[in-house]
Amino acid sequence: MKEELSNYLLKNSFLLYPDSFRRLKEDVYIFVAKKDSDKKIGFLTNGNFKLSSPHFLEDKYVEELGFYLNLYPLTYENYLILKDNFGISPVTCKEKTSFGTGDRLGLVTPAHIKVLKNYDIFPVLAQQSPRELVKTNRDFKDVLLKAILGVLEAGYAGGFGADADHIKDEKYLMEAIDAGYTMYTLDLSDLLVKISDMPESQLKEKAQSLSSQSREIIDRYKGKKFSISTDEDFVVSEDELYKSALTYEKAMKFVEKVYGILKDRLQHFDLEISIDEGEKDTTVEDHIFVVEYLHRKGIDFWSLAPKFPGEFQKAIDYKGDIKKFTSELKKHYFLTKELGGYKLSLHSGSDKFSIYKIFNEITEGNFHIKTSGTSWLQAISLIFEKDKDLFNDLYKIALDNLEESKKAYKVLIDRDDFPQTIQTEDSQILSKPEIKQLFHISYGVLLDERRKEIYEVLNKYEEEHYEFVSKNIKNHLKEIFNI
Ligand SMILES: O=C(O)[C@@H](O)[C@@H](O)[C@H](O)C(=O)CO
Repeated sequence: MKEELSNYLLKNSFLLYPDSFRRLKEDVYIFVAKKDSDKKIGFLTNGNFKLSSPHFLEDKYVEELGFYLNLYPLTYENYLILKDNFGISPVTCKEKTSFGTGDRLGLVTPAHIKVLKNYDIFPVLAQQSPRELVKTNRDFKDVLLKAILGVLEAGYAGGFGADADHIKDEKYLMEAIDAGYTMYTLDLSDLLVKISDMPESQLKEKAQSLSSQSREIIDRYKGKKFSISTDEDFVVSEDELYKSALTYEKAMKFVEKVYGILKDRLQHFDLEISIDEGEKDTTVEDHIFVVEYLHRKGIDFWSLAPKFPGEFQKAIDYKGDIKKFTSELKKHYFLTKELGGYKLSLHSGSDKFSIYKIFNEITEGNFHIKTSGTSWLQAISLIFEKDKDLFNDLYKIALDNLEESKKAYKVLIDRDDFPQTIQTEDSQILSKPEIKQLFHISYGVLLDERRKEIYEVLNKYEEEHYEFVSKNIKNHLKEIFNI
């Protein structure tokens, strides 16, 4: 029947995505088809099931197929019908290993699935931060819809998550709840109290006003010795615990508030606490304080993203002392087992090839890794290959707007690192770290100025675009799992 459907659609100028065709229930089949770059979800039914208007190829009984045929746009309204009738929607994670693939352009979920479905991991396919939403001019609903469309196009019937990443305020929290996200990543970086410049006397004075719960945590853990193994241990410092309490107590109130809102509105959700974009590395005392504080308040969270030693700059490999990273990771992982109920999460997880294996080994596969920019960079690679004029244009725009783009991301690149024009005959040019970082952070201005042209190339060469993205995600997973 797939072949007959494909032929029939072709006659009507629609191209069927063959993997998408599947049976949802007795006499209801779903598929995805496109005309030019416009994708529709299609149904073959015996007339018993419909989505909302507007329809395309509406309610047509097709003799040669023996079914009614309908094609619809995937609007949010239609998604809700799919959700209610067939459970097509994101879910919370039950697996120990999970992997996030942000798709800034909303085009490549099928390419992500193609690789992720072969691993024993839970994929978080809809994942964007407000920072990304603003720069790409999208919203949480659009991100979810594009991920769902990708899920349908790939014919994927497994579970997947939707992560409202880097939530810092109630506005975006509410939008993500409304859209039906299943994972909420609270970014506490703006709420952390900066104490590094405070003199001792001021620290002491501030310590007087700590809450009784914070004091209890300090009393309970100060001087406590933890043995990671027979020859590795660490002792919790009272001074450091005070510093942790002073730094994090205010942010804990925000988590309490958000948790209350989530509990009120949702039955199930995965909550991630992200402290990785703060100014200092997360100490074991910080880790203990945050987790204990939240646990004592009855806040059940799913993952913690600490700031590990070294640099996790966007789009490039880990920079730093791998031995130190390993030793701190061991302590943090040990604490997750000791304090219980959550796993470690690695942010800026794109292209961190030199530490993936260690991360997987030490955490025994209990982890979440987030990637996003790395898939956007594949779009740039494709444009580099297919349309040098557009690429040169994008390079110039990115350079002209570098200072503005740098405001949102911590990267170590300067205008002086770049030539005025780029050597497009050098096929290795895009693997240069500074070029990767430049494009990684410039997506906002590039979409503002050349959205139409960018999408045109990506739609025209969709298959190759998917190939680039799959290969890149496969390289990540191969390194993590060694298979
Ligand atoms: O760019 C963003 O805002 C996000 O994609 C990232 O910060 C995300 O949390 C991440 O770490 C992806 O690598």
